[in-house]
Amino acid sequence: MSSFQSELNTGLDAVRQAAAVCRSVQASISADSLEKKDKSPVTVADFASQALICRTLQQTFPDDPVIGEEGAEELRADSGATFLDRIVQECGAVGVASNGSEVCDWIDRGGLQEYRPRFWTLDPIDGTKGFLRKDQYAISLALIVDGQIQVGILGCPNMPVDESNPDGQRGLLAWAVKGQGSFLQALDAPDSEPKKIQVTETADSADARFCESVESGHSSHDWSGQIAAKLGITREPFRIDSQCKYLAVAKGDADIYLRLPTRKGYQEKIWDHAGGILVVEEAGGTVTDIHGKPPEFSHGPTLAKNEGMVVTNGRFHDAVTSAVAVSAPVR
Ligand SMILES: Nc1ncnc2c1ncn2[C@@H]1O[C@H](COP(=O)(O)O)[C@@H](OP(=O)(O)O)[C@H]1O
Ligand SMILES: [Mg+2]
Ligand SMILES: [Mg+2]
Ligand SMILES: [Mg+2]
Repeated sequence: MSSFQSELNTGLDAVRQAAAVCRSVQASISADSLEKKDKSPVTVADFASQALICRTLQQTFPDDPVIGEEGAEELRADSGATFLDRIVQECGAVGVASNGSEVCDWIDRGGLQEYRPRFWTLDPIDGTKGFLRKDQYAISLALIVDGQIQVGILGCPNMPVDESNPDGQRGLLAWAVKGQGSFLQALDAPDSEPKKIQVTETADSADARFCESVESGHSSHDWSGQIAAKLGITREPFRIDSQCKYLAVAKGDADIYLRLPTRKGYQEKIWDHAGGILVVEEAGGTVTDIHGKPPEFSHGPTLAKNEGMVVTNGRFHDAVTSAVAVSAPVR
């Protein structure tokens, strides 16, 4: 078997199962979320997705630690009991019978806090705000070995299968193994032939279409407007939640993804990037932080040595990071 095939196949199965849970919860959602300590929302689906993926990883790779976004502390408290019951129910609905303490243990398998030579990183729902709006979100899973992303997987349950038919079938699954290219498949067609994906060939940055977060609190829209002006970009930004932005660049729906810090000191989380980065790089694109530095996955849960992120099709990356630098607001 070629390298990391078993990790890839296990990861793909885990992400497909998590996607089923997310879809089931999203179909029934009624503005139902808890507020985390940092004031961000978390839903039954975030927890169920992390539980199911950590469970599968534990079965196949019992020695691999996981740095996941969520933790079960609040669910273990009495006040979390009703929420926990619903997570158990949702896991049952996709065929995984369990109880509350088992579910909490699976979630807390994602609790690694420091660097290890081999670990997984998981964002069980990236773009929870998009998920709550019934918009785009992603399930992002990556394997990191010696600081290098070796496997990256993005489940995007709401992305149109055919971008020219946004009201048609939805759900994409993208993945990459380092050195082996990036591939795409309809989420609901696991036996279909995977399609190799490539970034665009747009050579002039003025012709570029860039994507950015819907949430101006996550990435500065003012700053990206300045950068677009510097680069001569006239097309409207493509605003879309989650690591679906990485997929948009990898499959050629956009040429650039900008993630621009809204305040000094925010450290990007590794799970918000790892899966997406490899999918873009293996599709031929380039990813650095806003200073042109490669992202460093050897400092635990955050990209402590990086700031923001710049993703391009690789044709004009330096021009974009230069435009980012010259238009940087005083922070
Ligand atoms: N001030 C901030 N700057 C950058 N990213 C932030 C942020 N506050 C929250 N985020 C991250 O933005 C992610 C969503 O990205 P996007 O806006 O591109 O959809 C969130 O992931 P979760 O939704 O997994 O919590 C969260 O980790
Ligand atoms: Mg979150
Ligand atoms: Mg996230
Ligand atoms: Mg998340």
